[in-house]
Amino acid sequence: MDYGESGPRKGKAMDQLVIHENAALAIVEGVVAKIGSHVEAAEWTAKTRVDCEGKLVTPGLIDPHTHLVFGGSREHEMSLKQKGVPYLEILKQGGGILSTVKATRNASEEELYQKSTFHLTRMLAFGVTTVEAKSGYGLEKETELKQLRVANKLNDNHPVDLVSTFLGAHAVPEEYKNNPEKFLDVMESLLDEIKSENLAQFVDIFCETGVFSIEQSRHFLKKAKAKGFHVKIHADEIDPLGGAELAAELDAISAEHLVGTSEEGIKKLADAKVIACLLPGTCFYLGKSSYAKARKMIEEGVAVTLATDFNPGSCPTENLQLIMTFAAIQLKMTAKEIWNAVTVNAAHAIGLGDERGIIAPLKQADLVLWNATNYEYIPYHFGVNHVQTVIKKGEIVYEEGEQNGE
Ligand SMILES: O=C(O)CC1=NCN=C1
Ligand SMILES: [Zn+2]
Repeated sequence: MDYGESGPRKGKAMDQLVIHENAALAIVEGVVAKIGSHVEAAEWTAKTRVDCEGKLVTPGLIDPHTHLVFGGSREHEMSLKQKGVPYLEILKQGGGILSTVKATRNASEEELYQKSTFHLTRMLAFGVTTVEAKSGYGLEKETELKQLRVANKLNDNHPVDLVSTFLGAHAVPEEYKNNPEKFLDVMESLLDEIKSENLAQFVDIFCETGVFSIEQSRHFLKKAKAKGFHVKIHADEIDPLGGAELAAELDAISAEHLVGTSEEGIKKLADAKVIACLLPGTCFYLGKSSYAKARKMIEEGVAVTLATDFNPGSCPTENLQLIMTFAAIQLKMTAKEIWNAVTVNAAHAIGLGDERGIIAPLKQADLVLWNATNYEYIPYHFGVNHVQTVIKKGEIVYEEGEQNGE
């Protein structure tokens, strides 16, 4: 994907932020109209004034990789993880994703909508103003479309904006365990309807040992591209199959996880301008000792973004602020790199980089007012919520102390 000079931040530009001291923002009809000094602002006429004295104000956080819409939960897997049962072994035994598939198939659309609203409002409370939500817990037409409809209904009704990704190729369901190719054909047959009803902007696949091979992933994502979708790929999360190289070959908008990606694969991501979406919370939660090579990616000129990977199995947290700390400690990203990763680069990873992700005239006025005086403080002080106020399209949509957006 080539974005031109206004694209995602990469290389040395990842370690640069535009910081306005003692500034004031004028917002008109949901977009930033002007950035001035607080002295100038005294002369501005305003319907509403928000006092930001001594506070950090940033773009709203953007979470570009979540599995937001799902039924049930998987706390019972914690004891298996503690005994050292690998993630892929739990899946092979019919647990993991497949246990969430059972719960999601059994949940009504309204139940999924209510449950996802709860999680999405918690994300809002953590300062997140735009979210990518994947399907992938249906693995059959009715439930995959149900999940996508829930994500689109949330986008229509909830203050947080959502983009939607079809991840029907998330795992092979029991009924197709001896014929994964046939299963992928069934998922492929949904693409026309998903496109015509605009139920998803992206298509993704879990390219992993015991799930979908490089060849299966290439075939499926090429079909999705031919139908006009931008593609993403869960790549090299556990085993280094070469998902990053495939993402570069297919000109994917982003490649996600990338824990095992080779140096050759990193170079190919840089050359193809594929955004690397790193998920350090998943490595933490799976008890992994190795994390994605973020420093090498940044040095090679790959645009890096960060996400929670919120899902009931490998990373059950809505807290993108905590992921910022993991990025500092485990990925060795600087505070400035982290802030670009959770704002402007995240916006580009979900196709919204032209309209949001930075504070600048004509950009959407999605903002967070923090209980902090500087940008370094948020990744530094972890495990708490630093949000004071969230502003979405110029309107206050959350203030600290509210219980889940009430
Ligand atoms: O385990 C899950 O439910 C989500 C996941 N998909 C691929 N990796 C993690
Ligand atoms: Zn994921």
